[in-house]
Amino acid sequence: MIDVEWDRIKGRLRDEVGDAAYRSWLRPITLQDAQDGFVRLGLPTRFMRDWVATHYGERIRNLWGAENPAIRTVEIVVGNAPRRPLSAVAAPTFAPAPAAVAASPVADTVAARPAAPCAPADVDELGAQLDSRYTFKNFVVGKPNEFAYAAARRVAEAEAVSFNPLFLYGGVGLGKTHLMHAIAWHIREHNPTRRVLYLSAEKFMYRFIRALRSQDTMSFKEQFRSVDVLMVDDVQFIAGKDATQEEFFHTFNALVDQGRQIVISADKSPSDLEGMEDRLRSRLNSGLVADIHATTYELRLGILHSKAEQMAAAVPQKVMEFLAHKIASNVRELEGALNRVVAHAQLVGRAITLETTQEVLHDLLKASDRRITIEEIQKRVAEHFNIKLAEMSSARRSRQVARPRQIAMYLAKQLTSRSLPEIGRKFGGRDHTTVMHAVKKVEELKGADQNFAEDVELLRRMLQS
Ligand SMILES: Nc1ncnc2c1ncn2[C@@H]1O[C@H](COP(=O)(O)OP(=O)(O)OP(=O)(O)O)[C@@H](O)[C@H]1O
Repeated sequence: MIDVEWDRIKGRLRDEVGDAAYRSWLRPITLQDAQDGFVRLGLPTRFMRDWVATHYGERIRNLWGAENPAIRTVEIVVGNAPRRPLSAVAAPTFAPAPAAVAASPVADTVAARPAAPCAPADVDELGAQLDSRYTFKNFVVGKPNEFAYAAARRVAEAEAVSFNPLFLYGGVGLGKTHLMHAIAWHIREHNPTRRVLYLSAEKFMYRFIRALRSQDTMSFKEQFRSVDVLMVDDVQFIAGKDATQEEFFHTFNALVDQGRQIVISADKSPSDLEGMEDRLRSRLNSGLVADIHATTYELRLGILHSKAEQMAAAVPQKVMEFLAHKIASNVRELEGALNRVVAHAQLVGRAITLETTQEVLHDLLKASDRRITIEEIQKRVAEHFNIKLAEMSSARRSRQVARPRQIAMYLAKQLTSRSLPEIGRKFGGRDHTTVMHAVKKVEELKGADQNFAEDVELLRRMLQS
């Protein structure tokens, strides 16, 4: 009975979030326990547990409540233990589940879109080809890009022009082009009669120069002014190019006057674009300006999951966590690193491991020769286990804090040249025998528990590189 309910809930979730997001985050959930109005769901890693709890927790709870009002509590834990036989969940002994809460404002990940929704022939000769992978579904949303994503979606979905222009900006490789293509795909798919023109500012300039050379600026103007949606990528390219800016300015005005939508991207905000005429800068500022911030660890991990899924590659969670920690510069590099690791594994016919990842990416990950400090180790371990840094020196002995503390002591012994008494002093003035005991304990556990060993190894590699 409870299994059937769970299957139905999974079906609903799949419909709601789409196939790819479902496969990435929700399919791995196991139903671990269900009794007395209580359901426990498990996920294989802490990261996945946190992600699912944050992004889908409320929805899952509501669906359980709707499916079986006896279920009052839904717990999401780390672990894959198979469910033990259940006692049937008693019917309405309990109060109904809490009322629906607004869904978390988050983002669905991913989806390997089987094929481009529009044939290349659809792409206007004037513009650039759209990449069929750059769709909203394949765009992973997190804090740093949720505003830009929401603005892009609004422009794509709106029947009437809502803000003009939409100006997207952010650092290199953070997804500006992806979002622009996604807008174009969406409009072409849902509103095929609207003429969408996407091109880079460089191409705009090139077309303009060609028109000047062939003394055919009239048809150039006509072509550009007849579109419904004009999207110009990397507008910083025309900085300092006065004639192109002038033409762009007039095109811009003509389109805005006719109520056509304009979307622009750049690496800086309009106010910070150097070499732009003031009047153009002011136009660029006059709509909605949305920036894409540098990625966070969680977003990078989400993106890695999505990309691995699209490549149908079996990339261990630990490798993804490692990459997400180490390659923080931009998404393009992160994607490149993942591609290299996957390609290498396929070529040599070996599974992907942390070791091979480090080998393959040694140039990217170039181990810095700085010295690792005990403070760094404590901080990284505390973060990893989600405990307060102060617990590293506290007197508390509960397993939840004692084990991470022991791991930190072990790593301090392995990765620094500090003596046992010195290490002990840094951990709340503990005796050197406590440190010895910790080192021994961690070695024992590493030998007995593969997961534990991998966790410690991951921490060591993160600290070292
Ligand atoms: N949030 C995201 N989800 C999925 N893929 C992403 C995301 N952000 C960036 N990417 C991917 O990273 C790569 C680089 O993104 P994109 O080309 O859109 O960056 P950009 O901001 O336009 O860079 P540039 O400043 O160099 O023009 C692309 O393959 C894109 O699909």
